[in-house]
Amino acid sequence: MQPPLHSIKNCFLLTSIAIILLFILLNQIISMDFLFNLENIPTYESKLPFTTIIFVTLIALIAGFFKFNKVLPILGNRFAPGSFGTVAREKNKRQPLPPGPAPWPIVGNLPEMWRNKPTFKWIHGLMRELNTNICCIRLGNVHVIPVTSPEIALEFLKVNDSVFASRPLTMGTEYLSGGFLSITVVPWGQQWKKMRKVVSSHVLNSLRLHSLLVKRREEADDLVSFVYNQYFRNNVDSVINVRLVARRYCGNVIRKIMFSRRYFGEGKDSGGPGFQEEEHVESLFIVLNHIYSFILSDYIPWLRVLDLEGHERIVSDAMRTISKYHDPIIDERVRQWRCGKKKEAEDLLDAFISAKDENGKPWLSVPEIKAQCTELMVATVDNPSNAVEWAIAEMINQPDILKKATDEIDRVVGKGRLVQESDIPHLNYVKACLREAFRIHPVVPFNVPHVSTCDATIAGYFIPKGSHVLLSRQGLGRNPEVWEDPLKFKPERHINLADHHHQVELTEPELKFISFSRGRRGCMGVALGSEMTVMLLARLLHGFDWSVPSNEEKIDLAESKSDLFMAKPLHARAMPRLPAELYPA
Ligand code: HEM
Repeated sequence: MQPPLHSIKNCFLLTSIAIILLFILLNQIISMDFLFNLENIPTYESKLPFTTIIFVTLIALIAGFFKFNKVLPILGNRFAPGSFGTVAREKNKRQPLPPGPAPWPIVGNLPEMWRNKPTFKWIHGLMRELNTNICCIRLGNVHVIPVTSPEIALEFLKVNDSVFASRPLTMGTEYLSGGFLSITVVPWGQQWKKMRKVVSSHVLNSLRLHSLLVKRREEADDLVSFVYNQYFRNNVDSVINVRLVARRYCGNVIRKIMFSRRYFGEGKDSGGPGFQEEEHVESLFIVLNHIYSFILSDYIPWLRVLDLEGHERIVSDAMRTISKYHDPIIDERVRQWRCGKKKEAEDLLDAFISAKDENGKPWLSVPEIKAQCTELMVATVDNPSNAVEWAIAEMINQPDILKKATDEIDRVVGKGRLVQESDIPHLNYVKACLREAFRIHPVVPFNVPHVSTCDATIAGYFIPKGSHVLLSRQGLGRNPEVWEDPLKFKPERHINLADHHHQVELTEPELKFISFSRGRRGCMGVALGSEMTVMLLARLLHGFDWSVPSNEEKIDLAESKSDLFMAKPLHARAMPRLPAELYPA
């Protein structure tokens, strides 16, 4: 029987350390001077020089680190299921941990993670190598459990939802949540419960969303007129930057319903986002891309002071930019409410400020309001804009799908008015296109991590308390055991032909892919998120004929090397297709 990998590694490290200690002892230099006064290290000729000892130490460790890794496969069983859980298993007679790479003592698989960027590709590669839908990777002391099968995902978020309802503490989430004051990234506990209660009962309820319909319609109209004006400006080829258009719309909607304003500054003459709005949305995306970015200090917290990857500086700069725009508005509005100048809630910010607890006192502090506003902004801009950019790109390359979706909108809406939110229930094919975009092209590789609050058994594996469960948005949506021809953009797979009354929704409670997820930590913005996403796509398809720019043959569907966005922002030709008077001035 082969020895478990972890004990071989331990053995090697211990031997290295023993050799080093032997050297030191032989040379009689283990003294307080040696330990604390490096400049006065004895250098008698009878002793090996200090530098030699350091050199030997380093060589031993480096050799142990890299070479041994190569030798190990010869020993076989490198990725044997539960190999590194052997000790725990033997001691506790528990089920095995899910399969995964053998961890080094103390640091776990952090060295491999550090060497293999981007981390999500390394993780998915490992899972393919292991041929598994659940895996266990030890990062520092944390068991990270990626999952790519809907059945197992449901075991986590349906059967054992209450156990996996916490979140990890990371550098990025601490910044985003103003010190864990908000909802999404906050661990299970009183603060999360309070914020979720306030937001569901006072801020994102259906009555409030209905009262904000006019503001959303203004932005949907502005979307169409912005593209229409671009068409006239760029007359030559009428090529539109769809990413800019989509992100601009999402930014405008959330600024409008949160703060009752489209622009922080003056905007641009073209109607486009001004410098301030571009900087605002860019900062939201920077924060989003860094909150769970597998940095070393998220697993070995004392490394945070070193900021080895430079992420802390990036996130703190982005948060400073966001606060620069949000804080003056929030502070002024709080003042207006406190001095009685404002009495009626007109937007989400008013709803936050006017929420009262059972004693009639303001329910939220100003730092809580600020943190929650930022978090909802981040939650709103990313998914809809990314899904629509990818959907249009895929549809341009398959004109029959584009035509089918446009025909559906023409049938439901006609050509005498613009699409409205009330049309959404009838736009099943458009929604099926968006489901395909969420399935194949999620905005980020993993769902927001779930953390277990006690030991559990999932799919026959032991999942220790404190594990970080990462449902893979990419792995679930592209799982060939679940989806036939998984990389093909095929909206028909979401339409139930047998049931004519079947309503297509963007939610996916069976977790065959992740859109809004489910359970206690499921998305709180399903209604708003769905409305924004469908309106964005439907208005763009109804208002314009989309095609490949004249100098290209097909839209390049390559993904970025470091994330899941399109490698290049989508640029496509847009030709108005409705009577001119329908395009809002
Ligand atoms: C198409 C748009 C959206 C998509 C696809 C989406 C998706 C998600 C996902 C996948 C989660 C994590 C669920 C989990 O941990 O299992 C989440 C959480 C959340 N979302 Fe959304 N979201 C969208 C829009 C919105 C909007 C518009 C808002 C509010 C304005 C919002 C508010 C939240 C909140 C507060 C949470 C955290 C829930 C918690 O941790 O308790 N989302 N969303």
